Amino acid sequence: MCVVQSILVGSLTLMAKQQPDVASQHRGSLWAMDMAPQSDLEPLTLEEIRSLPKLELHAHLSGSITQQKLIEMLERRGDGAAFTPFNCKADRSNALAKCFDYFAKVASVITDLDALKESTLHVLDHFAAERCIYLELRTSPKQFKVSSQNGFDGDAKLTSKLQYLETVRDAIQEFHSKALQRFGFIMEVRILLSVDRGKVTSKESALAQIDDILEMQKVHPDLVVGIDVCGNPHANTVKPYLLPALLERSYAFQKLPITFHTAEIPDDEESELIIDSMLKLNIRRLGHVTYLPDKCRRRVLHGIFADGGVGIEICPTSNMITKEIPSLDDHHFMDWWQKSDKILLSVNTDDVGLFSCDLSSEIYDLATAFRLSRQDVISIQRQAIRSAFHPDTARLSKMFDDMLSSPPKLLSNGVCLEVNGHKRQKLNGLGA
Ligand SMILES: CNc1ncnc2c1ncn2[C@@H]1O[C@H](COP(=O)(O)O)[C@@H](O)[C@H]1O
Repeated sequence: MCVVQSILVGSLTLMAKQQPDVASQHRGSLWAMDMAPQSDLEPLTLEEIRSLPKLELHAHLSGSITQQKLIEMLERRGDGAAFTPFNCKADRSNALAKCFDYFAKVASVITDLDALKESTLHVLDHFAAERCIYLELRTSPKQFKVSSQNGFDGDAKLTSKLQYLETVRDAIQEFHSKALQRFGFIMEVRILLSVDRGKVTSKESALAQIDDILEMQKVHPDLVVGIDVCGNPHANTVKPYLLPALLERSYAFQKLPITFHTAEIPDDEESELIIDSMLKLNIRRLGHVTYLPDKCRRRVLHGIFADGGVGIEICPTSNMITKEIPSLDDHHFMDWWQKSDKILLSVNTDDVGLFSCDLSSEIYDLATAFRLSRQDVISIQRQAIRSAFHPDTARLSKMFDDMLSSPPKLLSNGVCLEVNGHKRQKLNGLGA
């Protein structure tokens, strides 16, 4: 840096520090502001964030189907069933109960493998249009009734969980066949199979879910890169059934890491048990950690694994709504941000359809609330790469750097016209 530049950066930094409103608002990134180039001092716009390459590590397939898509699919079915769109942010009472009502509604629309494929393609398009370079999509495999139109009586015939996974794989392959032409890059996609705590009723039923997943992973080891533990946090099944069942299969997780929805509601005992089990179960990431007790947080900040950090999956809107806090200013992000080099943060959507959000808007809202700079946002994406379960994170890193150094061409209204020299076609309502 030349003398003039360093004087300029130095005086800008000093000015910012002398103005209490700027300095105090810039809670998240004083360090970054000191180190940042001049342009980094400007607040990031939503379109700048849209144009950055990003990763999504915490997205549930069913919850990521937009409300508009559900309405479209229902209308096409034409059996009179309707769906009234809603905005979670408008009324936050009984938030968690409403979330799980939404998943039930989605399940009433996605009732066969064709609908699953169509909705998966829709979700993949959505994330690619967000310039997401790596999507780690999670879902709990389901079985669908086979209708009589398909040549069966419709009695007890069900599709298999493996068919569910393979339909998702088919959608990914179809998406990939046109991704370069449509988006200018090929979004990498891997699957986490979810254990649903809400469906566990005994240790045996927990083992049944786990064993199904392990079987499917054996068939598709390149596609399924980890396990997610999710579901209604009010289902009190983790301590009595799920953890004992997971511990019984702990050998399997050394090569198949776990991410665990943790402390979505206040439950200190459960949180402690999960943290206690992290090493044994190879729980490499924690989802939400909204109500994680300080004692547990200190242990995680101190470090759990000798060979890497713990991924903390932040989902800003989801966390704000489920915690019923009025704004992101009170989000627990600052409990983690720049507090320890053992923490690998990621910013995610959780459920795009349910929370009416997208990846860029989640990062933008967080960046605005905590005055994060461009470098801060990029640093979080690099942490996400390091916590991804993808087998080749070096490849993701290279892809990220390549896309960072060749930003997409934007029209004056922020619409992305061209990526890496490839023209993009318009997608419904996504402006891409
Ligand atoms: C609000 N935060 C959350 N907390 C806990 N579990 C959640 C969740 N959001 C989604 N899920 C889990 O994901 C399933 C839907 O996707 P799939 O049908 O598996 O693709 C839900 O049924 C729930 O078990």
